[in-house]
Amino acid sequence: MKTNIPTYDELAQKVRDLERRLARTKKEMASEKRHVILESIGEGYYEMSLKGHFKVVNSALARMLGFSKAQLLGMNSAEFVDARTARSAFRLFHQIYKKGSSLKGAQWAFTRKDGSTCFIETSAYPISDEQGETVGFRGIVQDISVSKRTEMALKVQTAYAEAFINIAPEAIVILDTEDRVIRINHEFTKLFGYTPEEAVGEHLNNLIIPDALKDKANALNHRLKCGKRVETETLRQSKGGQLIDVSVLAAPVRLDDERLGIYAIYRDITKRKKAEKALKESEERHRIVLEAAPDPIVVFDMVRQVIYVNPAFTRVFGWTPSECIGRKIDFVAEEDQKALQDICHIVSGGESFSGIETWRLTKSGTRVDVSISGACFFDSNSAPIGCILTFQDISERKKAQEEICFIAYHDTLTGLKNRKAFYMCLEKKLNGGGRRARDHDRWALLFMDLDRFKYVNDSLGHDAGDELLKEVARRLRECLRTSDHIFRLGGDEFTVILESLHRDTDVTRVVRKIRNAVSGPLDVKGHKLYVSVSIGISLFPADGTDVEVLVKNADMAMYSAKESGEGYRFFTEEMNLRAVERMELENSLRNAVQNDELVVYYQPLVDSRSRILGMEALLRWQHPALGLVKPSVFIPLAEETGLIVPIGEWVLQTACLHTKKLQALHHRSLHVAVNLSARQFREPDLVACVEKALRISGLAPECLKLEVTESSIMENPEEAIVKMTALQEKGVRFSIDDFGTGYSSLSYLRRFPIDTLKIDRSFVSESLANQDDQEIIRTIIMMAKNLNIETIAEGVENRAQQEFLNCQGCRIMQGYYFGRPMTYDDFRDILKYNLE
Ligand SMILES: Nc1nc2c(ncn2[C@@H]2O[C@@H]3COP(=O)(O)O[C@H]4[C@@H](O)[C@H](n5cnc6c(=O)[nH]c(N)nc65)O[C@@H]4COP(=O)(O)O[C@H]3[C@H]2O)c(=O)[nH]1
Repeated sequence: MKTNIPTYDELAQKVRDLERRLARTKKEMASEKRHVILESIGEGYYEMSLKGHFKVVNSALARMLGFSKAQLLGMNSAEFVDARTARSAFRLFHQIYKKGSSLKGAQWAFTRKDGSTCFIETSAYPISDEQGETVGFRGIVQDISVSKRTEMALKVQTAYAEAFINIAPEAIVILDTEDRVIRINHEFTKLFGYTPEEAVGEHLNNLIIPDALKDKANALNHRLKCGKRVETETLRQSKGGQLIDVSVLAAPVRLDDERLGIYAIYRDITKRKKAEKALKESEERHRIVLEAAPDPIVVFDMVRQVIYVNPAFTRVFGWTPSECIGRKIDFVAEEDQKALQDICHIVSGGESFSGIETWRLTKSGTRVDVSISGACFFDSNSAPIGCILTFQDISERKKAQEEICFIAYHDTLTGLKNRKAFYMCLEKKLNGGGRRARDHDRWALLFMDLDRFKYVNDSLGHDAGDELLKEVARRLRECLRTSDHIFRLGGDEFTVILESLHRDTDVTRVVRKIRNAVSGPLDVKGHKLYVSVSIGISLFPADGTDVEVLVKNADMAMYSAKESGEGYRFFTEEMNLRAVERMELENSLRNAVQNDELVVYYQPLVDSRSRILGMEALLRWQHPALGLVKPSVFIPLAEETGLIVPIGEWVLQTACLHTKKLQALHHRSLHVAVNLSARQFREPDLVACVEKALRISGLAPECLKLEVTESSIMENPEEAIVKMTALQEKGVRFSIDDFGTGYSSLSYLRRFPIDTLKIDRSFVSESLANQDDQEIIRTIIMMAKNLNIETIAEGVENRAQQEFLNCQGCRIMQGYYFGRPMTYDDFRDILKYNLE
């Protein structure tokens, strides 16, 4: 029978089963526990076969390498590293296998599943089986990627810093907390002379800080220690003791967590400092020059803002530097903006200029005439950055110029514009206004000449003449509009330009106004004078469109007005024709002397018994076409043109030769009277000319009588006295022609060496009919007697006149009654029959 009680064997079996189950449960529990532990640690864990295949891995390792745990199991560790690392790792694991040793802190770079690099640090221990045989490896893996990268970055940084220090062009020093040198670079050695061996460990104060600057350097270091940056320029000292200008840039530098050192960069600025010093000195020199300059100087930038003004600028223009620096000065007048633009244009082109004459305003608004010169200054790229202008005050010069200009264009006596201004004004009107202006303009040119002004001058003297001219000028100014122009051309010649006329009758109205104004009684030096004026008028454009024609025509019209006595005349074509005739006559007169067309006629001078005492030489012109031309026609022309001088000389010589010849022929003491024109009388060699005629002819000077008019000797009385006296001393005698027609009185004749007075023909011809003329003749003869002067009556045409003159005591006569002017031959013949 089977009993329920197990057998021993059964029990033993059960126990063994139990033990087996217990052992299995223990194993499973241990495995579970290990799993929990491996999963809970942060580091990676692996177990791998001898060939490197992962057998056990935890999640941390799987995460590290980017795989799942399942993927990782069975993978070979060599798959995660490059071939070179794999070989070195193999050698290490082989050692562990062989020697049973372990590995700690091995660092490798693993490639993750995503291709990125993961730095790991691992340990490795052998796994032995129950027999003690090494069957694999196990170990802990740490991800050191972060620290590895930081370490690498630090290495790079350090390498960079080192490289920078070495290649930096500036001297660099690094100091520890106590300001001792930790590191210097090559440039530091070059600049200060200390090698790293000499410098490292030394206090910087003992190396490069000059004694005098030690306190300052300590203060700087203190600032640095407080974490501040320092940037300055100072002096440092080389090993050889030489002071060096340096710029210092220093900053605190962290040596470790607690300690602050100093990092300092020194740049050698000796050259720059020298250049700056030189520049400063040069600027100082220039400043002194500018400050001392007598002319105002202003410096502008390119937007015309003032950078600098010198004291002369302030003195002349009134603006102080503080009032204008950094601003634009408002000293260019509105009217002068154009000149300013010109200057700006030149300056913006970077050019210089000089002597632009213009004007500027002072602070108080006064105008200053200036001559501006300027030049630009440039930046290092040659671009203009400003300009310097000097202003020469030319007010004085301008004033002087204006005065000179005024004098040059004005008549000093009357203050009117002069001849030069007259022609300029005409030129401007005719050529300066442009064609359109000319086409629409109508104006008149008036030529004016005072009638008988010469007599005022001759009789009352030049001062009176000047007074008269001044008064006439004043009256002209008063009666004309300011838009009209008045000129004095010289002497008693005035011109007027009447502007913008509408009708010719306007001119007549103005001309009458002028004549009325001028002809009113004038008080000159106590004399009441009545002056009239002759006016010639030419009209633009009717009578001419150029200066020459308009002037000529107005002049002609004036002569015509004077001749006619009408007071004023407009230019006519007929006047022109007469002028042409006159010109032709003048041309032929020029040839008359060479062509032997001039002939001297002689008119006898007789005594009370009609005996010929002498003759007057009277010139005739035997014109080939016009016949015998009378002196009244051509003598004034000869006077005007100056031809009278050579002609007169010829007459004088001919008359002297003829007289000498007649004397010889008839053995009579004849004398000859020769007319001297005013123009001849003015000639400086008159005396020599007369002497020459006497010498050539051999005529005794006493036989020559020169006939002069009152007006010609009164032109310049002092000179006349000298000339007449010189000739009188030689024996030559003088006679006053046409006496009584001028203003003069006998009293003034006392001053001149005069022998004879010729009573003018006009008195003689009226002597019988006119009581006044009789009275004049009587007076002249009586006064002449008192002065011991001889009288000659001319123009005696009949016996009654002869008797009247004889009765009055005039012993010498001339006239048709005794003989007309005749040729030399005729005169020679009548002498034969005339008793001495
Ligand atoms: N009606 C009239 N006339 C008489 C009578 N007797 C003389 N005459 C004129 O009176 C003029 C006298 O000359 P004059 O007064 O010196 O005036 C001269 C003189 O001033 C100037 N003249 C003439 N020849 C010369 C000359 O050679 N040189 C210069 N500078 N002037 C001269 O020309 C003037 C005119 O000369 P003529 O025509 O020759 O005129 C002459 C003469 O012909 C008379 O009874 N009745």
